[in-house]
Amino acid sequence: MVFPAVQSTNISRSSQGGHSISQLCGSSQAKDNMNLAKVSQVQSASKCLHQVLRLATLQRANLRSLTVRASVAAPERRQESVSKQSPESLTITQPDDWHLHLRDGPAMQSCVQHSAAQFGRAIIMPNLKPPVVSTEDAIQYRQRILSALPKDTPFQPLMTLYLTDKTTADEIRKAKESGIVYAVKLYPAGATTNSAAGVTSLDKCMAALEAMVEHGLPLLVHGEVTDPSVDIFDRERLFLDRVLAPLLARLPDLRCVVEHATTKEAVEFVRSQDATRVGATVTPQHLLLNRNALFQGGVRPHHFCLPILKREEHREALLGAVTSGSPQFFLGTDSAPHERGTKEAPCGCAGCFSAHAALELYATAFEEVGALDKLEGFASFFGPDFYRLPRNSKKVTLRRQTWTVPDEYPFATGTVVPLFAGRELGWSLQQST
Ligand SMILES: NC(=O)N[C@@H](CC(=O)O)C(=O)O
Repeated sequence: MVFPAVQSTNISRSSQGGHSISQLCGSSQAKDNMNLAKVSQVQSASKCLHQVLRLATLQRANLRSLTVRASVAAPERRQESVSKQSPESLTITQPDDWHLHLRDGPAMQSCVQHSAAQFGRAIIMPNLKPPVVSTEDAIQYRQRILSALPKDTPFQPLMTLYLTDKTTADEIRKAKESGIVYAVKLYPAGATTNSAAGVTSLDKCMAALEAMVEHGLPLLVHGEVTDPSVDIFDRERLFLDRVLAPLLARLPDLRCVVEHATTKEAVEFVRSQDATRVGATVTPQHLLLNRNALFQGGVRPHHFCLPILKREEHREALLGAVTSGSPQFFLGTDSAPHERGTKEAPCGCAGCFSAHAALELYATAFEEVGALDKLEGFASFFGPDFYRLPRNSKKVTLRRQTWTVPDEYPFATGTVVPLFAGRELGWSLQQST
């Protein structure tokens, strides 16, 4: 299996503006009408959404997708029903972030505290320049992360190795024995930010992959083909068929995470696999935004990430998956900060920074479909269960409190523009004292 390089994407300067989620996710009139018809059928049958939700507990599988569609098609009604049934605060077991880019040096020093304030642990992505290819690199990087935090901060970085054509079985053994490396990341060469040193052919990695099976280290997959002739919106779907399915068939005991799943095909693919073997992380941006958000009134470079935002039907499938209670879907922000000027540029970098408000953003998405009760499993239980680690014991509380996301945060010698910059969020994470 070979991964040819992807062409670069041009991104122009644009300003951030305030738009509601429903504006950014607008669906077609025909679809709205169809969905409104469904809503009215539901309402006449059960009189109010409260009754629908009670019914949904009995017939959850069938009614879940209907509830999601209703919420997208009728935002006003959604607001009304959500506020009736939503709590003022939500206390859950402390979550972890199973997909995080922390960068290095001054950039890392300016962003790591955002994640440490939200999460107990995080899987740290290895796509530095140069990448984290050896156990020794991972040990040193982990030390730099811990040194950037105030002493006794309980945040635990869980390190990963960057798979290359040259990764040896012996390096995998060392990684496992180190006790600080929890997974190995596959970047097809050229697929995304700092992936130039990634894998050009899985055939070259078989010894390392077999060693991962032997030592029980999962493979974390950036699942996009890199063939520049493939439409950017199809790259994840084709990767699953052409690369991941054959790999899983070739190595039946390899465990793997489809990172930042973005499509209904990815949801179906993950669901079709053994739940203890294949999981998926889902980002806040893919739950809250569809591809219209890339072009809302002009090009929006701060909504550009890879895999790219998809159509509304895919966002709905992701919302359905994360609120289904399935242990295969767990929290991974893919928070990927880039200095403002490198995104607002003729060829802007891919990556959304979400660590500043990760839980608040996820709570917003779950509340949109009346599924706040499903947040704790997704955010705090299913990730550690998949990685066979203990769940956290500490609790955190989200309060219903409106705040405005700052336009930017300090980042290295410049600034980073956070997801939802300048917009209001209705939930606020209480800092523990
Ligand atoms: N998600 C992104 O768009 N960018 C990530 C890399 C990645 O995970 O693809 C980054 O490191 O900037």
